[in-house]
Amino acid sequence: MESTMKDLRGGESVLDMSPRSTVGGGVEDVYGEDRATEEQLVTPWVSSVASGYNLLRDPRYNKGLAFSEKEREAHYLSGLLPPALMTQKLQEKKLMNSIRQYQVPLQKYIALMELEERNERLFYKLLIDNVEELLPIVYTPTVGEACQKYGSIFRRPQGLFISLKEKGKILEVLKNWPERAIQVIVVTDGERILGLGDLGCQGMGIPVGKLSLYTALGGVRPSACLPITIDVGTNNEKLLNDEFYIGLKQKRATGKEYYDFLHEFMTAVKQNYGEKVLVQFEDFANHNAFELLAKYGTTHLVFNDDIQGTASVVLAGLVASLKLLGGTLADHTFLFLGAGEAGTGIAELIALEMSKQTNAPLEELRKKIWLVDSKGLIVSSRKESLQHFKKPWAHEHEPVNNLLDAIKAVKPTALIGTSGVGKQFTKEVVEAMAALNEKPLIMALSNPTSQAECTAEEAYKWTKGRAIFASGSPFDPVEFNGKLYVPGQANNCYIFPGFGLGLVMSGTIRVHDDMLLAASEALAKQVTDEHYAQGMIYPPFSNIRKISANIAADVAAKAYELGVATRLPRPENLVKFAESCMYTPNYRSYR
Ligand SMILES: NC(=O)C1=CN([C@@H]2O[C@H](COP(=O)(O)OP(=O)(O)OC[C@H]3O[C@@H](n4cnc5c(N)ncnc54)[C@H](OP(=O)(O)O)[C@@H]3O)[C@@H](O)[C@H]2O)C=CC1
Ligand SMILES: CC(=O)C(=O)O
Ligand SMILES: [Mg+2]
Repeated sequence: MESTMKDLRGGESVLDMSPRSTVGGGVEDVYGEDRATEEQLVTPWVSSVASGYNLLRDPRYNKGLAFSEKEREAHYLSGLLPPALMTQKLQEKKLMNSIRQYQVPLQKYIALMELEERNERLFYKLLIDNVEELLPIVYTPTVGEACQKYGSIFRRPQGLFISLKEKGKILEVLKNWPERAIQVIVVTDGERILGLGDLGCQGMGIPVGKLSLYTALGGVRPSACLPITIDVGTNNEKLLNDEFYIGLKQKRATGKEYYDFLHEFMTAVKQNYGEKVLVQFEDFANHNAFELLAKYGTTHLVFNDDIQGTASVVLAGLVASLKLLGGTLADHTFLFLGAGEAGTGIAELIALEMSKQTNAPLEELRKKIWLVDSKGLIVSSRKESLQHFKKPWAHEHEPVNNLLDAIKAVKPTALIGTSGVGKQFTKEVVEAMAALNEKPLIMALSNPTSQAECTAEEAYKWTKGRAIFASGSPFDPVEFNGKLYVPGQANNCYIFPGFGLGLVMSGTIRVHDDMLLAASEALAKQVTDEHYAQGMIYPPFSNIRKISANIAADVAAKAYELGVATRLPRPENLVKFAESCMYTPNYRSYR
């Protein structure tokens, strides 16, 4: 009976290893339906075997023309499909041909979302086999445009929308979701969607996109992933005045009302899914992000991708770049444009890693790192008025009010853009870096492409090919003076899928900074001499599942070492174990 339940839910159960409360027959009583008294309300969920027309309409099981003759016969599909038979490989070829015909990236995005709604395994097969081509569609930059236009491209709702209307009833809302064995939730409140600002409820494209990468890049099965958008209103006037806006038409709730609502959500999540569900905070504004992470970091398995995932991926790129630059991390000086979640998150992890390497105090090492915000260089005279997460970076220095002067004052070896504002690394700025450094390290991390601080071409051209460059959104390779330069994509999507897999496969209950360092190191190790020869400081995405398995293994190893992994005994070979846990989208045969 238990195996039938698993089959019906469509998942490989390898990751599903937590002890469960079961009643007669071993069927889970996750929602307490069997324990409920007559007065208690339960959700009347049913499981049934799909066949015939319904089978073709069920994205989890639909295979389209890949249903065999035998399956067509056995499952009442005769006549519902044209006679041709196609392999999954041929279906993939056909779909890639048709996607490539669209000129507009948003059309490709819509085509892929429609495929996901129609045939989930084929969607993931396409994504995994064509990751470098399709990542810019399901993820940055196109996902940003999709969020901006979400109202007009919205067909069928994806994920869970939890709005203030559901206050007091969030647990019930969670129970409306058809899957119970959830392992990863990505949640946003839509206030800082990439560098595009407050997109309210339309931010749903981000959790949906991130979770499709959890599956494609990290192998967490789709049924275990839950995208959630918390709708507490929006301060985006354009959306508030748009008759087609899909969210709550009110200003954002703040203060106690906001935090009480988020607390109800976090409590309901733990109550419904237990201790080991990973909650990834995504694209919250910084005035809430740091506080939520600090508040729930001690009681829940939470991870802030913008603060922690970004820090881990950038640290990996910096460690790898030392092979090209020489020296140790502590020999370098870092300057950030942007002192928010990404900027201060990265800065803190660099300082932590330097401190581990040198045994010097963190406070001393922070002095190697400088940040510029919208008011200029962060210096001690500004300390009183700074948000708490900027205060550790207020070093002794006279005020400097623009980036170019900050470069001249600080003389950085690495310049990192995390401002969310495009084109801030002007020709003068990049040339100033090139004047100071033989090989200036330049990272333009802001997303989507429109918000990148500079393009790859500008970085190579303005440094006469001397820059080591990486960006948050992808740029094509650039030919300069007859040489081909391959820019890296410093994006947290290198980290979070493998990081999350490592946590869930080991049953880890809390995230620790040492796990971020382990993930960083695992990623940096994947850069080979061949990559360095092309100026790359990240490995290519074509290898991402192997990279994710290695990250997962090292994160899990750290969790076991720290005593926060509950899946016992510890598997001996964690890389092999990670690989065995990963979802693969090949079709299954139906009896
Ligand atoms: N590549 C990747 O993997 C990731 C990229 N990002 C990208 O990084 C960007 C920032 O994200 P996040 O840190 O969360 O955002 P935040 O809002 O937390 O921080 C933005 C920071 O930039 C500063 N800033 C804004 N405008 C300027 C300006 N004109 N000059 C100097 N500083 C400025 C802000 O200053 P002030 O505090 O004074 O307002 C603030 O310190 C986004 O575009 C996001 O897409 C984020 C996460 C991951
Ligand atoms: C990549 C990412 O998480 C961001 O830009 O917000
Ligand atoms: Mg983000």
